[in-house]
Amino acid sequence: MSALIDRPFLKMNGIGNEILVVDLRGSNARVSADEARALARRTDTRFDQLMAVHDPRAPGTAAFMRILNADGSEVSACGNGTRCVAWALMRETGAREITLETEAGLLACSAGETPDQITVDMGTPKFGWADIPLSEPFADTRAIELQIGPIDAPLIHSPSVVNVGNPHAIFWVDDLSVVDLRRSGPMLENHPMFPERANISLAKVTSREAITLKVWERGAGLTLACGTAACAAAVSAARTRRTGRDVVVTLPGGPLRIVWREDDHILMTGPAELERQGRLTAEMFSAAA
Ligand SMILES: N[C@@H](CCC[C@H](N)C(=O)O)C(=O)O
Repeated sequence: MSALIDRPFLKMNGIGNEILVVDLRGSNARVSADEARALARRTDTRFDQLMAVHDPRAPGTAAFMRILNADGSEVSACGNGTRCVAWALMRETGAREITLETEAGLLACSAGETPDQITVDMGTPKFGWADIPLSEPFADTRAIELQIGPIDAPLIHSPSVVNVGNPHAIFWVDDLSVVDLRRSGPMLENHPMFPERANISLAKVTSREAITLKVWERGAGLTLACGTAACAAAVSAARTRRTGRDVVVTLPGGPLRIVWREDDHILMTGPAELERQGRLTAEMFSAAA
């Protein structure tokens, strides 16, 4: 029987990125890949990412979080999910600033001017090929050569690559519909250049302060929004002189403001929305292996 039964959950979203927050504080329960996949398949608990909230480990933090994609894979960063957890814990305690911990480190979160707006310090980007990681060395990751199939090759090429807690490849395009990510996303996500797979974005720069973005997420597929992809696109656009360091990134689900500060930290600001809450039941795991 699953140790998750009767644990409270919040069904939330961050500009349409579907997030399931499962509260495991006060217990030793851990979400397994099978349990995550079972919850992701159901309409009432469907998610792109599951944020498992555990008791704090580091002093001064509000909680430790594990992050699972809909395919059950565990990852170390999720921008939209972090805003959702921060929103939920701030609502609980009334705090306007909290620090969350993941395997990748500490994330400072602060409440914005309106109750639903949260800013997260997403840390610093890594541009070295081994840190992304890529399977071959590149001296310059602002644009890498990537062998892709004959249908896509004339349309997209030379992505910028970066790790913002997770690996991202950004293809710069004039038209976001030039490639159908539902068709090409799986091939690009699993390209041999990316030994840990990658999140794949099509990005269109519309001004020095604005980018529009479509994302095929590693482990989740096409989603309405991806916070780390917005950070990855913003730092890559600034690094390649396409924009300044303070931009609005508009995804199909809505906009996020991304500021890449001079001290190298990336600040992401956007909303978190609660859809419903409940408790996990035995029936929800009946499909788990
Ligand atoms: N939607 C997330 C990113 C979640 C993780 C990603 N799919 C990965 O596997 O790296 C976000 O808002 O950042």
